[in-house]
Amino acid sequence: MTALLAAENLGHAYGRRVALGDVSLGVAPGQVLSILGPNGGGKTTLLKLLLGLARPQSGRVLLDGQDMAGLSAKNVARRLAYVPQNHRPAFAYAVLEVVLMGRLPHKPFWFRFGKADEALALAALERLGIGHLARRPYTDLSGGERQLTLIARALAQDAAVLILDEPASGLDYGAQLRLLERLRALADEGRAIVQSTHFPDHALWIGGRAALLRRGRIIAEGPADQVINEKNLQRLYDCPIGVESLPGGGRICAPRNLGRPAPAEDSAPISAISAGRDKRQ
Ligand SMILES: Nc1ncnc2c1ncn2[C@@H]1O[C@H](COP(=O)(O)OP(=O)(O)OP(=O)(O)O)[C@@H](O)[C@H]1O
Repeated sequence: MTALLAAENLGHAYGRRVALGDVSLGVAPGQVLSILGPNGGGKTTLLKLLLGLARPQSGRVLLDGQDMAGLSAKNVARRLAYVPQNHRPAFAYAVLEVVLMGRLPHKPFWFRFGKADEALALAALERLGIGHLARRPYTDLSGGERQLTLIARALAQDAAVLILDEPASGLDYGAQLRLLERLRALADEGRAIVQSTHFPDHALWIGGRAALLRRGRIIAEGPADQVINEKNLQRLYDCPIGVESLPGGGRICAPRNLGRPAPAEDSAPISAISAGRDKRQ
């Protein structure tokens, strides 16, 4: 399948600090690409380049086959929507107004939002199950409601590619699962979705592809259920993580050490330390 958004040999540095080196990947319509990696691995830098918010120092980003460097900001904004992490606006816009902002790239300089725009924005909110929030101030919403509002804004923008920076961060467990389901449904409608995430499970559950980014380099890229394995997770996060198959299908990550009794030599000093502390008190 042809990639709608692709990175070709991207490289980027901040001064002398190389944040990204020779990164190539792509996402096709109907696909989800999850970018995983440790803190400082280069995920945000990669998203910034994919969004055209920073120019790559080497390589290029292709949007529907065209070099993004040659496209106007408005042209990019019509096709590519961004859902940032922990978005906190300065003004208490109504939720509907925040979603309407997604229509801006489709408007001329002297625009006024019309009934059709409002209908589109309301439909996007309904689609995400938060139509009842339309008149509420955005600043009053919970983290999960804000995240859904921004996804609704991306839908109103009618962009073919959605880029989300850690969309599940700060959401409760149920909200995380519902968010993943909604993203999967949006991909199934033909959108290309790129998400960065700190949860390998999320990449497994949403399916599609995964790119593992460590020290600015892709160490593995491919179908999520193939590249998210014990060996790659150990290399990525520097700790032992198993990947177990579930009886009903699907896979789940499980830390190898947590929840297991500590070896005898480790447990002895803890009681000795607390005993010693008791004596000192
Ligand atoms: N504006 C900047 N100036 C200098 N160095 C930067 C800047 N932004 C990022 N870096 C460095 O580039 C590297 C990659 O950072 P980046 O933010 O892309 O990683 P990340 O994978 O998104 O990390 P996290 O998971 O912690 O958000 C890190 O070493 C970071 O310190």
